[in-house]
Amino acid sequence: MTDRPPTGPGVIDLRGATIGYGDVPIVRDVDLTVRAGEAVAVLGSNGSGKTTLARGLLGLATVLGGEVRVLGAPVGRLRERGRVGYVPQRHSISGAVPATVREVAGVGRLARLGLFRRLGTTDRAAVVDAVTAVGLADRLDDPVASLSGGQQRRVLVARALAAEPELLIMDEPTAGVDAASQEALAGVLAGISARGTTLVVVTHESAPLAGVLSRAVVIDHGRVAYDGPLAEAAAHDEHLHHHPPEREPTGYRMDQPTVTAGPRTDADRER
Ligand SMILES: Nc1ncnc2c1ncn2[C@@H]1O[C@H](COP(=O)(O)OP(=O)(O)OP(=O)(O)O)[C@@H](O)[C@H]1O
Repeated sequence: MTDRPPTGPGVIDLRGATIGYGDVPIVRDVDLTVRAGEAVAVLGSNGSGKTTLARGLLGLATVLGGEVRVLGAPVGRLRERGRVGYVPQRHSISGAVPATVREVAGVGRLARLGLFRRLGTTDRAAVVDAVTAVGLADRLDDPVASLSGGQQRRVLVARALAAEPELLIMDEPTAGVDAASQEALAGVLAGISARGTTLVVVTHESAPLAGVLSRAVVIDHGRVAYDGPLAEAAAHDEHLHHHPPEREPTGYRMDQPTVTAGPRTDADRER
């Protein structure tokens, strides 16, 4: 809270927001304002509701109560979809997609185009810039299926960046990515944050992005347990790991490291 700039438009505004699936509330009674240009980590134990909160901002989970506004519009009503970028929590792109890196990143750019959905010169340049930003310029025309899992994660980041979103929401962008790629990603995010893009990053491990993310929101059992400087969030987050998830969320890997886990194994590194 102390970290929050006093002025500026609210890019995200939650008022008494309850978000869930079907009629089951997961995130409860959340008040949260994120202003333009902020870089926010969403922390918390497994199953606390971090992903549900992120999905609620995207209209992918149900707002069961209160208000959720994104870029000034009630969630789901924003007309220009490309203004919000999303890197979902998953580790790779389906092997069944016979697309190149350029094509997958191009899909992200299409999100901001109108009815005719054709990439122009500026769009194609933005796609190349996005792929370059994630360090894969030399793989532009390679099939995504030929890339490692960590590289595929970076393609998903490029796909989001290609739309040049005002708000970028990322779910566990560093999970399963090797240290060098994490550093590269931190550099990419620092760059787009410096250009004014608002960042919301759901993560178990804020350390790799500690230089980029300044504010932390810790979720505990669906409620905001802490909101303040990231540097002071560790104590609040650490004890939360003692609460086991009620059940494993879809796509969650048993070997996924947490903030409190020891050094990663080779299996956790880029693949
Ligand atoms: N699609 C879904 N339908 C119903 N319940 C779900 C769904 N996705 C998640 N949940 C439940 O919502 C709760 C919170 O899950 P969520 O994925 O938001 O937590 P999280 O904090 O992101 O956890 P993790 O860090 O393990 O990914 C869990 O109890 C989970 O079982």
